[in-house]
Amino acid sequence: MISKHSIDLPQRIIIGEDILDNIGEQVLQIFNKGKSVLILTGPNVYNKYFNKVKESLEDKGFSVSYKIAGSPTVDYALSLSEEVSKDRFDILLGLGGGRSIDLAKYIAMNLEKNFISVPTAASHDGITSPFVTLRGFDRFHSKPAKPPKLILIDVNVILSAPRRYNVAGFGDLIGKYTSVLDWRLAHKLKGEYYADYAASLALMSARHVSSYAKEIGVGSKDGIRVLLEALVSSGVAMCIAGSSRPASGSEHLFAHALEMISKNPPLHGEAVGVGTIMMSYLHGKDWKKIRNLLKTVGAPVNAKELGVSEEEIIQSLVKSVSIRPERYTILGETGLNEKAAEDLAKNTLVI
Ligand SMILES: NC(=O)C1=CN([C@@H]2O[C@H](COP(=O)(O)OP(=O)(O)OC[C@H]3O[C@@H](n4cnc5c(N)ncnc54)[C@H](OP(=O)(O)O)[C@@H]3O)[C@@H](O)[C@H]2O)C=CC1
Ligand SMILES: O=C(CO)COP(=O)(O)O
Ligand SMILES: [Zn+2]
Repeated sequence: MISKHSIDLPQRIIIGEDILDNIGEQVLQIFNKGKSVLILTGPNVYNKYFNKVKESLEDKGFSVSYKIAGSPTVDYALSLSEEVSKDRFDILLGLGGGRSIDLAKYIAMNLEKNFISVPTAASHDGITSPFVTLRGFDRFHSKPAKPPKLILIDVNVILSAPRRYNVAGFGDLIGKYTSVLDWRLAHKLKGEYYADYAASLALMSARHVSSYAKEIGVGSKDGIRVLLEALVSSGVAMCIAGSSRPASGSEHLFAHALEMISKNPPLHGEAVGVGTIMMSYLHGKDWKKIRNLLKTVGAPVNAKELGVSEEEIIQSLVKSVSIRPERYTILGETGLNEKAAEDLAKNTLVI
């Protein structure tokens, strides 16, 4: 018998130019006039885009308020959720990078509000995903949430974002080469549920951006469109799988650990990219190919380029296995000791 499995997908995804100028019109096609919208955004994005979004929404009869998002920790998400629960609003709109989108997604789920995702950088695949990644005291939590009802992506906004953010999105996607290998391994060794379609979709997003690495690196319109479509598809793969398994394996465990350990953490996708080099090596795959792809787009490939110390890389590798113990990966049950971690980082030219 096939077990019951429900798949929640976004209702509408629009990728186009000048979406932000007409955001009120796009929202009106899905939601009634008169609704109130709470925008969750970061300080940089607020300065660049908030007024434009507010005016366009107000023009179409929506009322608008906003909050500036803090760090994506479990404690902060809970306290922000509690704080805004006293406000009157119908729709939560996450405007910005992965942090603002995740926090908006979390609160929308908690308070049973509608959620709209408006990314301003192609830096991560949480744009579409039905999960929120929150940092706990000594581990990470992937909390189930609802995927956004509406996703609005303005290609011109993404093109004008600092190049580093879009390059990080490439790193998040290249991670699917190892996350899918980890998932297959967990299926074979631990009998974990494995969905070939979702895995293939995630893998396809990595392959697709790999063949457009040069275009993504120079930030051409074609390259950025491919990158965005792949990020959306990877999020859909998570919707279909009902977990972040197709999109997050050992490379993500390393990235999450580095984010916790480092004094000056790199972007999520940058850390995932370097994690993918090292985990490909452990899987016996062509790690040099991953490294070359990252170099082609101009993404960091070593500790120096990530802006972290060699010791932080080693300690993050050692810590990786404890970040999410229930998720079996190439790191096995006990992970790497310091000597093995150092050898791995040296052998793959990360340190
Ligand atoms: N739920 C999921 O499935 C997933 C969640 N994630 C999560 O997403 C987060 C990482 O997202 P990421 O985007 O890398 O990091 P952030 O959200 O921290 O954004 C990085 C920086 O980019 C800035 N920024 C974004 N857009 C623009 C723009 N157009 N112009 C100028 N600056 C801009 C932000 O500004 P500002 O300070 O204004 O925000 C911020 O300073 C992590 O918390 C990660 O765990 C990642 C993948 C999947
Ligand atoms: O970052 C993600 C996928 O790219 C989400 O995965 P996590 O489950 O590791 O938070
Ligand atoms: Zn990721």
